[in-house]
Amino acid sequence: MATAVPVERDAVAEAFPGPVREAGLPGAVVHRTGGGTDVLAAGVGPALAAASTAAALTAAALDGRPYGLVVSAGIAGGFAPHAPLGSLVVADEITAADLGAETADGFLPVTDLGFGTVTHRPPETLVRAAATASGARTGTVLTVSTVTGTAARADALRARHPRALAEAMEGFGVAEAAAAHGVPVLEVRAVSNPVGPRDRAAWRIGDALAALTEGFGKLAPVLESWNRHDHR
Ligand SMILES: O=C(O)c1cccc(C(=O)CC[C@H]2O[C@@H](n3cnc4c(=O)[nH]cnc43)[C@H](O)[C@@H]2O)c1
Repeated sequence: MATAVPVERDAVAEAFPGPVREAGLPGAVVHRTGGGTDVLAAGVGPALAAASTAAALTAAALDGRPYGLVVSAGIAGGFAPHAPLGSLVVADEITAADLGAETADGFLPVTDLGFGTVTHRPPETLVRAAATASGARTGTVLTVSTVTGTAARADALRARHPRALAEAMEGFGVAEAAAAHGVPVLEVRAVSNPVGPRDRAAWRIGDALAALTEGFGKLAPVLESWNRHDHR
């Protein structure tokens, strides 16, 4: 599991039983839960999240115990009315929303420029199982490098990504690292604030962290069973 910051890591780790052991790796510090699930505070933003996740994946592979699944997890902004505060979202698409070029005719994704990818799709069966177990909504989760702070920007994102339920800052970076290692990815987000005009008084970070712990309590058996069976 790759979260951005330590409070998210601890909220996720709380859902997995047993003591947590810290393992320092080159480029990442992993918290190893009793059940064998590793949780990592990978940093804020797609670049640091990708670098830290790649470090953990490489260390595990060199240690002869490669990961079978990578999960990007944490709090997020939710697009009203589909993703209210405190709700849980599982991504069926993880999309980099601002990776591309601005033109006089609008935004062009990097794929239209002939490079790379802008969307990773988690395995459908895993998305379905995770949503059923946790009661989460499924849809696109956007990755942005700049938190949306105006209604105009929120509307532009909605117009470009009508299936978007949430935006956060790490999913696409985590997914790129997982893809480079040939490992499937999932993104799970708890909504802490609405996407739109900046209003720090509207944040419900405590509620979102509690929703993350509750959600992962329900997801843990699904993720562990996915890991036990080789889906690669
Ligand atoms: O200062 C602000 O206006 C502001 C508004 C929302 C979030 C932030 C953060 O610095 C948190 C970034 C952190 O949390 C995730 N996150 C949570 N809400 C959002 C959001 O609406 N848009 C993008 N990211 C969000 C994100 O994944 C980061 O890890 C500041």
